[in-house]
Amino acid sequence: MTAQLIDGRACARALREELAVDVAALRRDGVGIGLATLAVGQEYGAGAYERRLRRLAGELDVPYRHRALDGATTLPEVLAEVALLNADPAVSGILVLRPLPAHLDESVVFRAIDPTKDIESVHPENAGLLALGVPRFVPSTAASVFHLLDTWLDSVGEDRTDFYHRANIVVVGRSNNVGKPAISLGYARQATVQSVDEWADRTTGIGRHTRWADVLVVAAGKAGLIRAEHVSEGAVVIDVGINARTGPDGVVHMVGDVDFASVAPRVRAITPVPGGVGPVTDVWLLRTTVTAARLAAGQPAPSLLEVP
Ligand SMILES: NC(=O)C1=CN([C@@H]2O[C@H](COP(=O)(O)OP(=O)(O)OC[C@H]3O[C@@H](n4cnc5c(N)ncnc54)[C@H](OP(=O)(O)O)[C@@H]3O)[C@@H](O)[C@H]2O)C=CC1
Ligand SMILES: Nc1nc(=O)c2c([nH]1)NC[C@@H]1CN(c3ccc(C(=O)N[C@@H](CCC(=O)O)C(=O)O)cc3)C=[N+]21
Repeated sequence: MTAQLIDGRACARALREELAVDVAALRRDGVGIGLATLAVGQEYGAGAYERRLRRLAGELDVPYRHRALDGATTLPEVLAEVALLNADPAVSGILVLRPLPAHLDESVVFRAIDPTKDIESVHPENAGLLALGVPRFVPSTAASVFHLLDTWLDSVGEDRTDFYHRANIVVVGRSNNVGKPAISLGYARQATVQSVDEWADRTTGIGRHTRWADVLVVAAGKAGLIRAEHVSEGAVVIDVGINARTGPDGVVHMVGDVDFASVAPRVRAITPVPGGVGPVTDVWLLRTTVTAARLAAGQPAPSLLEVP
């Protein structure tokens, strides 16, 4: 079987055109918009993402500000920064980049974000709404995973509803910002969903779970975790992982969690890294920022759940 390549860049281009129309409509209606990101310390993936967001916001003329705090910043100092962003009427959406340094409890930081500006749904109120199937904002990475799947299903002429009702979706990784939201979006599509974490890998191995997948979503942050023996023939594989790997030339490359070379020949469709989920995520985040701006202005905003 030769896998179809699910092209995240093409998907992102189409979304971006819609986003430009939404941003123009906001401006026409006199609704202000602004995105703020906050990072503490330095991490490869977070840096890559921040640069993408900065560029996209610049291209769309959306006011953007990034606050890069030193890795030794204390919790009260971080909370003070969040409070400034909460209070700033020019900021519609706040993204706190992960990971935070170990001395900072991310749940305390997330709880401090104004829920109406919490575009990644990390505040308990928004995480709860998402878990209940009635999200205010849909976290961008999980949303991008399902947007890619939905778009691919349309492109091959599969009925979305029928496909999801029959599908076993296995999600590797269950972090609060990627794995768990992806599980919620799988439930929202009335699929059968299984969650695999590191303990399965350390005990029985993850293969007996992942081979069960019609759709395998991998978000563990471990380069090469998924190899040919972990997937069934004909599965659809979505690789969320972003890992830095230094090549023999000394240059740092980005690789996913899936060993693409061995997995691709077995499966029906697969996302590459780079060029898969990543390029969709930043467009989605800006899209959610538009929603936050509309809601802040007391206007109705479209549901971004996109359940077929
Ligand atoms: N493409 C994109 O747009 C984005 C990519 N990412 C990338 O996705 C990856 C995951 O991100 P994130 O969820 O934030 O990471 P976290 O480190 O917060 O969570 C990783 C999850 O994977 C699980 N895990 C780790 N190792 C294994 C293993 N060997 N077998 C099974 N499960 C395992 C962990 O299990 P346990 O709970 O037991 O510890 C945990 O639940 C990273 O590479 C990140 O850079 C993130 C956001 C956006
Ligand atoms: N709160 C939070 N939310 C996140 O979503 C989040 C985060 N923290 N911390 C870091 C990770 C990592 N991440 C990336 C997303 C897209 C690309 C991306 O688009 N990469 C391009 C390649 C870009 C290049 O080649 O330089 C691609 O995959 O094709 C990269 C990295 C989001 N993350």
